[in-house]
Amino acid sequence: MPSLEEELFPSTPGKFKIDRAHSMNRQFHRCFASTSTMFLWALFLIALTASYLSFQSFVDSGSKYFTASWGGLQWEKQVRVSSQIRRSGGMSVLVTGAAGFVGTHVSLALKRRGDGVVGLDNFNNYYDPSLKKARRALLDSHGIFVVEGDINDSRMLEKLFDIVAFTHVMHLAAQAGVRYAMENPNSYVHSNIAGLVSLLEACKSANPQPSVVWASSSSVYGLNEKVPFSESDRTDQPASLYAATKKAGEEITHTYNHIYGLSITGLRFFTVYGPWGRPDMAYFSFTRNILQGKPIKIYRGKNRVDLARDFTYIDDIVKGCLGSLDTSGKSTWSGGKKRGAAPYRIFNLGNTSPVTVPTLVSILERYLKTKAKRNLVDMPGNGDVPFTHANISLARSELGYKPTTDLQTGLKKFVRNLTFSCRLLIEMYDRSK
Ligand SMILES: O=C(O)[C@H]1O[C@H](OP(=O)(O)OP(=O)(O)OC[C@H]2O[C@@H](n3ccc(=O)[nH]c3=O)[C@H](O)[C@@H]2O)[C@H](O)[C@@H](O)[C@H]1O
Repeated sequence: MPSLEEELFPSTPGKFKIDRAHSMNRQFHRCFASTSTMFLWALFLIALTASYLSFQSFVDSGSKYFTASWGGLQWEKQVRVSSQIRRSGGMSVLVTGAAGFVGTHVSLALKRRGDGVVGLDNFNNYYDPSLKKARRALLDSHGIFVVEGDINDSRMLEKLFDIVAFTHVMHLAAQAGVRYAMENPNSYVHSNIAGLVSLLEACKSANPQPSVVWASSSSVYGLNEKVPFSESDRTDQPASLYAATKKAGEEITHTYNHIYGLSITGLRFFTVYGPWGRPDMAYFSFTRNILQGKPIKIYRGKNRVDLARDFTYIDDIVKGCLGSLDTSGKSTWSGGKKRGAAPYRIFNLGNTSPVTVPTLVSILERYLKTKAKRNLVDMPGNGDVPFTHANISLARSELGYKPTTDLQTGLKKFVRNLTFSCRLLIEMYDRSK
């Protein structure tokens, strides 16, 4: 007798015999088979419905997934207090990525001049979260509350906008790093695309709508050879997924500006460095290795040409960010309608004087009083570009942006700061590895 499985799924049509003796049997089997089939289908449908319902409830409770560390009266009070404006004509700013390198500096600068600041950060582990927690402690000591949450958590964002009528959003939360995109591409889509859309949705629905200033990147110039890079240059040849997500961000923000009248300013940062910086960046990881007597890899371009970057000091970037917030203009949506065009701007924030990577290493050697163990290797095909160089005339005329710190001075400040806080942070970073 064929098994039920064989009856239901005969391997060949020839397996069915047409003799009468088996015909009743077969009818029974058919009937049983069809009942079984129905039963199996019913089971399948029940399972499908159950999975759909549980998926729906997962989606609905999407924010519950993130809720562990937000909500409650005490939390709301901290948000309110932190957002209070203490100067006339001041602004109330939601800073995403506040425990990040640029986010920390911008938050401090805003608070210092009397603006209200609420930070938001998901404290992910792209690099040692203890560095982010140390930055949060610094912000906390200046009266800045940092909400622990993800920009993809739309309920949390909605709640924040319910509590505070933010005038501005400084959006710095992102998955940074050019080369890491080959290791973890989805993290770029999660933060730089999905997270950006989630944030813009919250901004567009907020009443009043805030003005948005956000971090794009010099990497959008990709493989361009014309220097210096100007905002009007083509940006359709990204060399990394990181760059592609930042470029996508520029297009996405444009649609929110066009449809909903959100005031948008995108800032193309050029290799920002300085105290409290990111340990994954070359100047920081080189410093760590030099101090530990470990070799450093210095990438070289085609024909052994040195790579060069328009390294930009953090204090200059902060001035550019504040200048952008101050000049951002208003969003125009009210009463369910866009009331006229809102500003849509893009600026380069660079230093206008590229320096080669070997020169960066020489400067570090001088300040660290230690020779680096240089290991020159060909640039791996991992998304890097050979050089960057910003034309900043637009930012100069529109924002009053005028970088004043050259790489020598900036690295001196970075190294000096090491003796205070970063040495400790480097140790923490090493311990976590
Ligand atoms: O402007 C940006 O939009 C980006 O700036 C930054 O990217 P990059 O300019 O690539 O900075 P960074 O990693 O410090 O490498 C500097 C140089 O050292 C070379 N480099 C790097 C590592 C190494 O081991 N060896 C080496 O030679 C390397 O080839 C490069 O030539 C931000 O990280 C990024 O998030 C984004 O904001």
